[in-house]
Amino acid sequence: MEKIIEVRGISKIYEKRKTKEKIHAVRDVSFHVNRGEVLGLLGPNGAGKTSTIKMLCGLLESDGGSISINGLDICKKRLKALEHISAVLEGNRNLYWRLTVRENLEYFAGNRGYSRKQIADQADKLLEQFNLKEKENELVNGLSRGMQQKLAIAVALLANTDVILLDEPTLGLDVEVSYELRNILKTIVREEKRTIIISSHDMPVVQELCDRAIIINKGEVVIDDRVENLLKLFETRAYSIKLGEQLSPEQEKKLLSIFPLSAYKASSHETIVEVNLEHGQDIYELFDLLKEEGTMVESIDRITIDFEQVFIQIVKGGKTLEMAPFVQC
Ligand SMILES: Nc1ncnc2c1ncn2[C@@H]1O[C@H](COP(=O)(O)OP(=O)(O)OP(=O)(O)O)[C@@H](O)[C@H]1O
Repeated sequence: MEKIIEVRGISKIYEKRKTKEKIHAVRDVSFHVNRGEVLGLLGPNGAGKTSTIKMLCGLLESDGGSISINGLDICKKRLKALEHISAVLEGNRNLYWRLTVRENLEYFAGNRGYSRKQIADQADKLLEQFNLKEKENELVNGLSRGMQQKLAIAVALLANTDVILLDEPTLGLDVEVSYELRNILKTIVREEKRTIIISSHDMPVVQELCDRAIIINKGEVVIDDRVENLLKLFETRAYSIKLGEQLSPEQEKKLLSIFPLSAYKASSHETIVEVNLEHGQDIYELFDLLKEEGTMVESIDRITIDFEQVFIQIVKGGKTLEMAPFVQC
């Protein structure tokens, strides 16, 4: 696989102005991005994501290490290297606010040296793709935050660079627009095979769009793996079982002693037992236990985990998924 970005041992140290205290925001971070890959860059607040992203797109100089884009060292061949990356940074949308949506698209397409026909075609395609057709003649400064964000991403795509960097693309957008943008990006990823780096706190975005995730914590890379592998790593053998009646106190005691990580939710209308089977344990052991007293099982579901839970566990430094405590409500 061709490595389009190679980051080797970059660091960033800030110095507080008054106290001269040094803040090691990024420590010896290395990773690569393959051509055509969608990479998620994640981490809790203050982890060092923004500093890393700013170094990647040349807005910040690293204190040591190197970054190359398409084989070009960002320090030695700065302008040439940066030609291969376009970025939509959080809170900084590179748009002309007094031009309309279409005029912005046409202006940036024109910058690429397209013919008049190609410019119009490109603008039409992106207006369609980003669901902006109805707004094409509106000025950017009158658009909602979500519309501006969609246009900013459309403009970044127009640049046709090897790499697109999207910093928190859904931050501050309402649920509906965020969902729409996620679907638009999903189509682009599927159809155009672009290399995209997404920094995000929005875990459905990561789970649905990214091939690989790098999690940074306290300035260091703590995990770098395919999203599917991370989900598998934390896959549980957990089941949610709906019962026809409440458990007797003896069953409850027995259940807890055999399956220590169970949750038991009993209310007037339903009784649900959640168990996390340990190595070698079998779901049939549980059925036997219930059968002893003739307890009816109404349904059984495997509990699936999402990327949000994976992220929280990794940042907390855990290796297995924590289950809810045994509660009776
Ligand atoms: N210009 C600066 N001067 C001093 N410290 C800074 C500066 N910029 C960032 N920091 C500090 O460096 C650390 C990493 O910050 P950074 O913004 O890279 O993290 P982040 O992962 O992007 O966080 P968030 O998700 O909150 O944006 C933090 O402790 C932050 O306070």
